[in-house]
Amino acid sequence: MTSVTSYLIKNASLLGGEPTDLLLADGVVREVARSIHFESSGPVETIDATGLVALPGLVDLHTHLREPGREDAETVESGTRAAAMGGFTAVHAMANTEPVADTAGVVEQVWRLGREAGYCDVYPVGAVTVGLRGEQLAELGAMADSAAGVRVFSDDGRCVSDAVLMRRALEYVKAFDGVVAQHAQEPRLTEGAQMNEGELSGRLGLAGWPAVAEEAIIARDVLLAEHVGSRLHVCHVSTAGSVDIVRWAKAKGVDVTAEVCPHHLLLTDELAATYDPIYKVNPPLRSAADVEALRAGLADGTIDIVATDHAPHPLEDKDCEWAAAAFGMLGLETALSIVQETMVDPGLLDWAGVAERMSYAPARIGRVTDHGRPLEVGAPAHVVLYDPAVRRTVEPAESASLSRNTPYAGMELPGRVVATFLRGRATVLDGKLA
Ligand SMILES: NC(=O)N[C@@H](CC(=O)O)C(=O)O
Repeated sequence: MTSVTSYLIKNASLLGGEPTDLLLADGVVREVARSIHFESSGPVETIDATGLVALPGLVDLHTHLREPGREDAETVESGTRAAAMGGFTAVHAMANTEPVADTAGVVEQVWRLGREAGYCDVYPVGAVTVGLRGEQLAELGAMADSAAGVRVFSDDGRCVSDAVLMRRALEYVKAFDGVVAQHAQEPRLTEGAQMNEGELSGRLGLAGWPAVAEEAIIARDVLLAEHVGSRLHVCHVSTAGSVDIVRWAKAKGVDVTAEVCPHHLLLTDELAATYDPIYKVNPPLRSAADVEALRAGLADGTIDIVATDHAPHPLEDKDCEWAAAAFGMLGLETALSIVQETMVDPGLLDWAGVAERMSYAPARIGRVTDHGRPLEVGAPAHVVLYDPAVRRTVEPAESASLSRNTPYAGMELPGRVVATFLRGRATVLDGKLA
């Protein structure tokens, strides 16, 4: 263990505001003031954070860590290293592992691996149905009662398309204040689908994935959630119509929350014209009009959070022809930069808004009480220091992930995570893993 027990952060711009000093000691935020003079008997490291934005540790509600089963793509350790490099202090690990995280045993294994790695707190997501097969409910109660304390349930990668099963899951999770996070994809409408359905998919000869395949499930599910009085979360919203449906449901008082992924805030379906499967993702990249609606929905709070859908894949699953390639792209290490580029720099969101959408709200939805707290005295010392003024070129080889499937390779993006603290311990320092 390192002997440094305390960090004195000088002149950080707290949530983008006035220069502030923060003292992190014994795992908590000990003091927050314009100027802190600290005399310590123990070791203290002073960090000059002039020009850096201080944010609460980011919380991802949607990460694929691939362990157990696909340790060639990612492990809990490598994925949480990537998370720390992206400013995250907590991630929710999706259930589509091998074996599927559909029992107390598997979720406890993932939770324990997260603790052992120590880069980031890992909250396992439990599968809704056994084996993600959509036939029978998994042991939701046993996963909730396990050491992992699961509160988020999802068959992500697959849609819970059976309306009766979805209704039962929504009813069941109420007992422990859980939430069903739906991967909204009508399976029959997307058989063989490869990219956003439109004029371009026709021209490229790639099977189309209509917006209605997402929107029909969201519309059905908000009605089901209202009917049974339960909490619904919608994963990776990608279309303008989905934003409209969530807005309508919220206005009606339905207890629904929604997420958008960084790549859907920046990239469009035009990239499919390259036939490079690096741009193949589920749900697919959509039109520029959809991107605009997603940004507006995130700005006005219709979409509650940004979630990465970090989906690592080994080279052989991506470096092939489009139709044979796996869906998914890396996201943890670039999320904050993409949000700066698409939301903060254009003036759609300030840093307090980023803290809400990437820390407070995801923690609330996942019922995580130890993360997503304002940087006030007594709060757990989960902190990110971010430099919004620099620009960097994304180099896949530099990723902490075991995989390389970033769609931003060679792109210049704003900002850089300089430091991440988990319970007052540096996981990243000077932009490098500590
Ligand atoms: N989002 C993705 O494109 N991929 C996800 C699962 C999924 O298909 O949603 C994955 O696990 O790779």
